[in-house]
Amino acid sequence: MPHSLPASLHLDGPDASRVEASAFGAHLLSWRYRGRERLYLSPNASFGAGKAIRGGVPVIFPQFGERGDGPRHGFARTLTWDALDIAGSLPPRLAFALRDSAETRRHWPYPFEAELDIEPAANRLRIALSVRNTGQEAFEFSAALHTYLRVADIAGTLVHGLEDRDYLDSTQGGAVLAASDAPVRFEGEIDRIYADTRQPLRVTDGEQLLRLEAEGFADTVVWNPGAELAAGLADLGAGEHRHFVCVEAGNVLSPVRLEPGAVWTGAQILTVEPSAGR
Ligand SMILES: O=P(O)(O)OC[C@H]1O[C@H](O)[C@H](O)[C@@H](O)[C@@H]1O
Repeated sequence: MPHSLPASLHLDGPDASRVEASAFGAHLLSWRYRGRERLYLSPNASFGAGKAIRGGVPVIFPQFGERGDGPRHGFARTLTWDALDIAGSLPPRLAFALRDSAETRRHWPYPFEAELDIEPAANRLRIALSVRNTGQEAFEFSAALHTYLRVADIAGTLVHGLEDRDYLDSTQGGAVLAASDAPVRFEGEIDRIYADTRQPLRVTDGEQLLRLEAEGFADTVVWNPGAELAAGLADLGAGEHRHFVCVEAGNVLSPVRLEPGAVWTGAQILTVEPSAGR
């Protein structure tokens, strides 16, 4: 990992699979399968107070984007979580926990416990976020796994499975646009929220076929900044937009409501399809 990133933990799995994650943000930085990197991490990524890592899988909680009064995309991605000592657990996983603190309560007044579990199993990776309400009153939150998928070239990348869905176009102030009847393709900036997308999605780039499934997350966000925006982001840089697409599993449009003592879990499952697996 570059020096500008925090120390990471790793876990090796079958078929030359390996995950690396940092306690800063409970941030998954790398997923390799057959020795090949499947996630995108910006070469210009950095981290620090209030500064999230660009790439990998940022954990978005308890608000998405600017849809709330707290820090953009929530505080979870810029706080240091506890790495849980679960050596020997089955299935093998990396796990991190975050509890409310003076810092979180400054932005969001509720007591909670969150856990992020990262379970690599060769060509399959499950990332699960759980939130428990440890307080005396119900609360609402949004959450997402902001997954940066590495692609051969964004120009040849397609996202399949959203063809029949209307979407909110965040590049047009959240205007609702009609289903396109075609896979999502990337010419310039794409920033869309699709509601209620439970079927598996597929991402193709001419080299790899990746299946994406979600549990507990109703929405899908698809984002690529395009050339102009990427060049203007200090932690991305000119041309970097070509190497990734974000396909995010989230509860963005309808927050999750959690009663005292209740637990919610949302997961994203990534599978390199064997037929195309490289
Ligand atoms: O730059 P960030 O705060 O990490 O946000 C990166 C992106 O996240 C999501 O995908 C949003 O839909 C985009 O509007 C946003 O630009």
